[in-house]
Amino acid sequence: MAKIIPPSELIINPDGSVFHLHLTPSQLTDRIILVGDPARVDMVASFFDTIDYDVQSREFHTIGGTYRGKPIMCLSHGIGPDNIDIVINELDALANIDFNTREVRDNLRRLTMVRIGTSGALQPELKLGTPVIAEKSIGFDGVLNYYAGRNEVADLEFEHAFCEAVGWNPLWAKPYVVNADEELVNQIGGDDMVRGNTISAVGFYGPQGRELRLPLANPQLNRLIEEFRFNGRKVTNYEMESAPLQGLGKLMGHRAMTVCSIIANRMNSDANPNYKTAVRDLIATVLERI
Ligand SMILES: O=P(O)(O)O[C@H]1O[C@H](CO)[C@@H](O)[C@H]1O
Ligand SMILES: O=c1cc[nH]c(=O)[nH]1
Repeated sequence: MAKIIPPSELIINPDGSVFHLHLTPSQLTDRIILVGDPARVDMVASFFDTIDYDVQSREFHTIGGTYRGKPIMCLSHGIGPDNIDIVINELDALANIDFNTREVRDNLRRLTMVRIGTSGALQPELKLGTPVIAEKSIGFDGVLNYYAGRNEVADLEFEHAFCEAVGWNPLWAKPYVVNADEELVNQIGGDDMVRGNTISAVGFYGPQGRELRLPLANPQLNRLIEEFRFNGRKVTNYEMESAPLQGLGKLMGHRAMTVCSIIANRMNSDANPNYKTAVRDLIATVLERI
């Protein structure tokens, strides 16, 4: 007998929309731009030819419409990997669960999701404003560790080498390493973007090695991360969502990737608070290619 997903596990609002995102299945498009900042959704939608809907619920702001005649939507996930668990599960539910019968559909829909974010560089040569693709994403958040199949989508050798090299603290969640969708990276990535390896941190300050008033558990961590090399790869940057996006995307069969504009360089102690022009240029480029 087909599994029926109970109301406690998939909460559907009285208007037929999914619990947090407040979107209905008919509002979902196959191509999705994800951004952290709810106001960035308006910036993305300013490039659309037409706008069909504009929905706001908590930090989740979505505008759906068309770009160059094809359906597209842009959704904000807010800050943090825990929000990505909500966003990807609810987008997948809109795509692949029948909201009337509460059964998983026989024919699964494959979504294309590109996150356009901001990020802090961990290598001195990465200039402010550079777009960096997370070819591999290293999740410090632990979200993927709660799902069966985690090891099948993870780069276990990279994980092991990384934990050894930086002396991983057992009090922190075990890192997982997941590739972006390779075909999507080739479609979106050009010579104007750096192909990097991005950490999804579980916070902005201590978890990214920022010391304001509170001393850090391991003040050497960022230097060890900067020096780490594995099969010719180095860790390039910090942000907070790419790993659960790429990990859950892979487990569910969707295409997902992240590209971030560098707004701070942690190695040079440099930052650009006026980063929005660079982000706008990156949005225009991604929309051309998605
Ligand atoms: O600019 P966004 O997309 O929010 O991305 C980055 O900025 C936020 C922290 O300032 C985190 O969400 C991080 O991932
Ligand atoms: O340093 C940074 C900049 C933007 N977003 C982050 O998560 N870290």
